[in-house]
Amino acid sequence: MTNPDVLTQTSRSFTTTEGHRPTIVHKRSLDILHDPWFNKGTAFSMTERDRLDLRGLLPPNVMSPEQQIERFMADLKRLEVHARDGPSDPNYLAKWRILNRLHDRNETMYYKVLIANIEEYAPIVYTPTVGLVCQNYSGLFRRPRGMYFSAADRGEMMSMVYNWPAEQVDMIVVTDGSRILGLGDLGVQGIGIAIGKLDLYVAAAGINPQRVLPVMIDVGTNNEKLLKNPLYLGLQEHRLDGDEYIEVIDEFMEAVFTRWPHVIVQFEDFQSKWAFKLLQRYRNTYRMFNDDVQGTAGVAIAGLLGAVRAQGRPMIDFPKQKIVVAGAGSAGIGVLNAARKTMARMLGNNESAFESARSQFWVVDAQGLITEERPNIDPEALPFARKVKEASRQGLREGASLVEVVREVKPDVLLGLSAVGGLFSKEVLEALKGSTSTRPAVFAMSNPTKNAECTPEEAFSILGDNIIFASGSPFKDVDLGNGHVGHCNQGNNMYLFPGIGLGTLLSGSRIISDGMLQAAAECLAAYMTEEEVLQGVIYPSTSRIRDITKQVAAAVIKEAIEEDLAEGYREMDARELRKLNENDLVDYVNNNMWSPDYPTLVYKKA
Ligand SMILES: NC(=O)c1ccc[n+]([C@@H]2O[C@H](COP(=O)([O-])OP(=O)(O)OC[C@H]3O[C@@H](n4cnc5c(N)ncnc54)[C@H](O)[C@@H]3O)[C@@H](O)[C@H]2O)c1
Ligand SMILES: O=C(O)C[C@H](O)C(=O)O
Ligand SMILES: [Mg+2]
Repeated sequence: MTNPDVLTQTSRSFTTTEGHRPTIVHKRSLDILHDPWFNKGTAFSMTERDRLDLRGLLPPNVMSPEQQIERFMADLKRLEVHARDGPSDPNYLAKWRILNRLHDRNETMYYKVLIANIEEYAPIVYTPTVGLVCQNYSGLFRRPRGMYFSAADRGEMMSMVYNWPAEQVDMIVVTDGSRILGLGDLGVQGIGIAIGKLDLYVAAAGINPQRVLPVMIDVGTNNEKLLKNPLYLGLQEHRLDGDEYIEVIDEFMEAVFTRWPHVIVQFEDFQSKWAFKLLQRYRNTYRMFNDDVQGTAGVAIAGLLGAVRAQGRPMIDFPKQKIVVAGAGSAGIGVLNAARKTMARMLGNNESAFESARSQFWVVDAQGLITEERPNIDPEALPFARKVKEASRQGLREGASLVEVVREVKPDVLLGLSAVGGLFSKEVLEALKGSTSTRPAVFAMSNPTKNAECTPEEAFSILGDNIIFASGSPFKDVDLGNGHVGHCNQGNNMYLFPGIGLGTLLSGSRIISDGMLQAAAECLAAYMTEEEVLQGVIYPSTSRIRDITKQVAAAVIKEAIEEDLAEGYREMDARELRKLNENDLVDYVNNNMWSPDYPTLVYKKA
């Protein structure tokens, strides 16, 4: 990793206004070539080679950044000769390795490649391949990236946090590895998901890569295979629980906010049991959010509103939609709460609107339909438990199967966040044929690919081309054979979390309010044109992620200003922020996004 003393420089600038200033470095020669933050490889000009004692350490041909990328891509593309489709393809991991090695050598070039080819490489550095990477992390680990805090570090975290070389950190993504995508407890290997999320923070939100920090809190694992594997890199003991667990997370939060009071912490892939509790514990004191609960909720709301518009109906018809949700974990409950609130707002925003919105949802978990009869019902799911009488009037009962529920309810939307691949079986999809909607929607949102509740082929082939389809992991559009194409939307929280983080950073809001999250979701919903939604396109393509992120960030800042939460960022204080109109806000965001361009390097003694 990088030497701390080089990081005093700040001019690899976060604002483009400073973009042409040189970057001062306090190292030379091989030390520069081995530092991914400053290395330019063959792109060092001859004058820079002289200035930095690099002459003779590189082959003589000076390459342009474009030529560098061409050479790299030629190597990477060689893998495509035998490439098949699908995340289990060994080529996916091979591509990840090649990209990861580039990340280790030359960060600027890595992000240049990633941003220019985001549609192609997001599925490698992020979902679904990142799942495979986490599963194999103990074998894949070469150079460290990020920080590890373990149960064995109790009492030490406040000083440990100063081991990180960067003076300033804007974004932390932290996981405890307890529920990585739909793959369960992967222990310390879950660090891969924090790295993948932060890659999107850099690529989509233009957060400076020197200011991101992936964190793994290793409190043990309950994965028996990992506990027995002598090559496993994490603590080989069962997970801490109860107060002991909370104490570790508390200590971590205190440490990082002491060193970097303005940092934003994104909680990622914590098992539901802790996801809600930690969110409630920290959200009013720290700048933090839970991506699986809150990011997913916003993305789902945007998609659900898109599905209403795709029926040729106005968004305010949303409260009439009947929605069956399979999965009542952190993601499912997050979506249910947000959807209910959105409906209630549209119905008048009062107590009775909130109450009546609840009857639009049917929730099915591993034990079937949740009703008030469920013994030991999870308090988070309780508000969505169907009343027993009401259920029996519909021919349903506690524990009714998903297929029974779909058959009886005839929903407009079937949404899966169950982590069970194939849950939307032929029988379930056949039952959805009875939907009373003119255009039923299927959201198979579980990740990675093999955990999707169904594939788009299965949905379109059974339900016909008139449906709306979205999945959490990317799938290709389906050729329906009649000249029509079944569009596969990617309903993934990647369309929101980068903008939520960037908007929070640039507003200087002390917390992340429900209003800011709602503004982000509404911005994503409004991003799609009427023409697009009528064609079944309810989410943008990944190639537009940098643009959508900019808009989302501007919407988040606007809401923070309106709620009087914005305290400003750098020279843009709260008063200046308030003077900006909507266009100015987008420009402000744009001007503060980092781009992967090599700065001129100048050596100075430390
Ligand atoms: N697309 C996205 O942006 C996105 C965001 C967050 C989570 N996810 C995915 O959602 C999935 C769930 O995440 P989570 O944090 O809520 O997990 P979780 O483990 O907390 O919850 C899973 C839920 O599914 C239920 N379930 C299990 N088997 C079922 C079955 N046969 N029928 C119906 N329900 C069943 C469980 O009872 C539980 O309520 C994961 O695969 C994750 O990758 C996707
Ligand atoms: O990581 C993703 O792709 C989405 C989501 O955060 C998940 O946990 O599945
Ligand atoms: Mg997640």
